[in-house]
Amino acid sequence: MGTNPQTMAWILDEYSKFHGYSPAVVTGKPIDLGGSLGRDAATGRGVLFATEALLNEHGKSVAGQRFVIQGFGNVGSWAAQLIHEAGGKVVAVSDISGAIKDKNGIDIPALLKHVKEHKGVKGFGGANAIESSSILAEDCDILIPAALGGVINRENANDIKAKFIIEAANHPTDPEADEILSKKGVVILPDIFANSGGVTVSYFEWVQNIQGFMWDEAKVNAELKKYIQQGFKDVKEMCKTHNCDLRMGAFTLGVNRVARATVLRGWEA
Ligand SMILES: NC(=O)C1=CN([C@@H]2O[C@H](COP(=O)(O)OP(=O)(O)OC[C@H]3O[C@@H](n4cnc5c(N)ncnc54)[C@H](OP(=O)(O)O)[C@@H]3O)[C@@H](O)[C@H]2O)C=CC1
Ligand SMILES: O=C(O)CCC(=O)C(=O)O
Repeated sequence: MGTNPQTMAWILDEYSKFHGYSPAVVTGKPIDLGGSLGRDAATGRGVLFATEALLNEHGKSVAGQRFVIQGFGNVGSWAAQLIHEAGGKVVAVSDISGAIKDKNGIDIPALLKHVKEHKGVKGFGGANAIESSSILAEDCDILIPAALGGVINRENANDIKAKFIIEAANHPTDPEADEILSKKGVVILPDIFANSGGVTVSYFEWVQNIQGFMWDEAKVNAELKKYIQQGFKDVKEMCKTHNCDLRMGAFTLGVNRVARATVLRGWEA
């Protein structure tokens, strides 16, 4: 959060001063310095693919669902754009400047233009201003926290109206809120899976750097889709085996993989 490809270029430059030109040492770089096509949109695109996988499981699709998104930076703005293109209705968004709402669906391309010009969602003419503090409790089908950690807690968990929460930010829901929401029947797609599109395409960037070969954007996006769809199936399988929720399923899957590799190498388990 609060960084961009320029920041990563400086990290690459500093490291390379001491160790020679080493593009694979950091990811999220500008394309001209060995960045990957599609990395900019990857976390938001992964959020879309992960949301599609979850909704399919519930006999629904993104089209026609009402979304609320907290945060309109790299992740939130790409998620909003791709959800809008997929036919989803983004009914409220917020950033540090304020929060806006239109129950008929915000015109996201127009909002992106406004944000570019005004550095924030505040003052956008195509929607009504609302209190930033009310964003998580806005009426919607799907809530996407895409800003800070710890925003969903015991103070506000009971006010949440969404049926699904897609954790695009890192650790937006604290454990007490998790319990409250679970009792309310809210389905949470955990950060470790929901925002993994970013680190997945960072992995693709590293692969391209060590191969010395650049993929086209269609290949990046197709590989990302494959990983997210397979990841969702694997998490669901874990949930079935252990009769647990998606967060526990995702963690169990990850820990099991590391444990298996550790044992295979002959280390103490
Ligand atoms: N970028 C990535 O690839 C990945 C990001 N993440 C996580 O996603 C989240 C967002 O990251 P990213 O989009 O990259 O960060 P950015 O810095 O690009 O965007 C953050 C956004 O959150 C907004 N924001 C900050 N504070 C608040 C607040 N109190 N209420 C509402 N909005 C707020 C910012 O507003 P403003 O612009 O006005 O300051 C901005 O719109 C973080 O939790 C990050 O760890 C997870 C995986 C990958
Ligand atoms: O690109 C990466 O390696 C990780 C990005 C990420 O997870 C984050 O920004 O929180």
